[in-house]
Amino acid sequence: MENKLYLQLTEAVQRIKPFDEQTAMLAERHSDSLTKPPGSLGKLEAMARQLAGITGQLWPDFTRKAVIVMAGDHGVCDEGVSAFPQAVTPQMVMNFLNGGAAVNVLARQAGADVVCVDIGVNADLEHELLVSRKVVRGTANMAKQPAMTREDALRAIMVGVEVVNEQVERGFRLFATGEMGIGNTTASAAITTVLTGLSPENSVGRGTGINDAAWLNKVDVVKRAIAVNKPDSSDPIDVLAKVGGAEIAGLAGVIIGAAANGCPVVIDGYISSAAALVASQIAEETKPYMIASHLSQEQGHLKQLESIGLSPPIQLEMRLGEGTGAVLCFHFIDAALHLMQEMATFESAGVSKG
Ligand SMILES: Cc1cc2ncn([C@H]3O[C@H](COP(=O)(O)O)[C@@H](O)[C@H]3O)c2cc1C
Ligand SMILES: O=C(O)c1cccnc1
Repeated sequence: MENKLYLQLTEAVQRIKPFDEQTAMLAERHSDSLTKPPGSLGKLEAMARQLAGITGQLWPDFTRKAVIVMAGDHGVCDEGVSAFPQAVTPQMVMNFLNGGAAVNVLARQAGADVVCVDIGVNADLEHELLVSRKVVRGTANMAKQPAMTREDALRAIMVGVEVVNEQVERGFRLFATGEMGIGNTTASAAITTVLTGLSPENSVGRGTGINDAAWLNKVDVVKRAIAVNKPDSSDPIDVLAKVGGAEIAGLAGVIIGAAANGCPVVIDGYISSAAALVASQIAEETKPYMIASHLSQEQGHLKQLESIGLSPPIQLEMRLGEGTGAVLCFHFIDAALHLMQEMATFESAGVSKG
């Protein structure tokens, strides 16, 4: 089974096309012909260039866009790492499905769908809008044993790839990553420490808002999880299985799936960026398909993004997750494409070039 899953993952990675430098160059040239000093629209110009290189089109149509919210529980909550109880994970899933969470409000404003996936929640959930793809009923406590088996990690990655395939089939062409899982900033910190070399003191943040004593305990939990499981830093799937989570694995799959389908994927905050680190180390080819959104308040986020080579355009002092920062970035993507299509050129407007 593990071999079959690995083969499926390899097939998805092999579908990823190289970045189209030629179309990206055309976009850059067009951008330079518009009535503004070259480069003066900063990251909006870089975005338009990147979108052209990803899609092979100067003005790709992103009418249909979605944030994929992967939800899973974490056994490491037994160690007192979050300010909230685990029961909040299924409760928030119902909130997403009923349209009342922050990400729902922001997605409605941005004209995006919210696709909520139960990939590892420790509760039985039913709702007509829920995508039920449970791989585990919560992970095991990584401070004592591996969070998941390697097979479950691979299975969760493939759920992410398949969810994107299904949405592409329905006409969606632009994706954002989102998640829900009490305790998942602990797993994300452990992944970040192993994959970037950042110390737990610098990768562990306040998550849902823990106090100083709880933060010290969380640092210790991350150290113990790494000491007990000895994840192999050269094997991102081993890291995911031992100190990750089902929703983080699923999001790594969403990123690989988006790249395999030639679609850009906007990366949200700390947890999504842990998934992005994993995806980039499973398949470097995914990197050009990733668009950073905001810089989270969670310490360690900048290091994650820098390790991938991403630079976030937004800084709003947010620390929520769910995909909220990534969905806000949809507005910037819209803005970048409208500028490309609607601005006059120096020639058409009769403006003198410098
Ligand atoms: C009501 C509520 C809504 C949320 N939406 C996202 N998160 C965020 O907080 C959790 C991670 O923080 P920690 O590791 O400290 O548990 C994740 O579920 C994340 O998405 C939420 C947290 C709460 C409490
Ligand atoms: O940056 C994030 O994604 C984040 C930070 C704190 C809590 N939950 C999510």
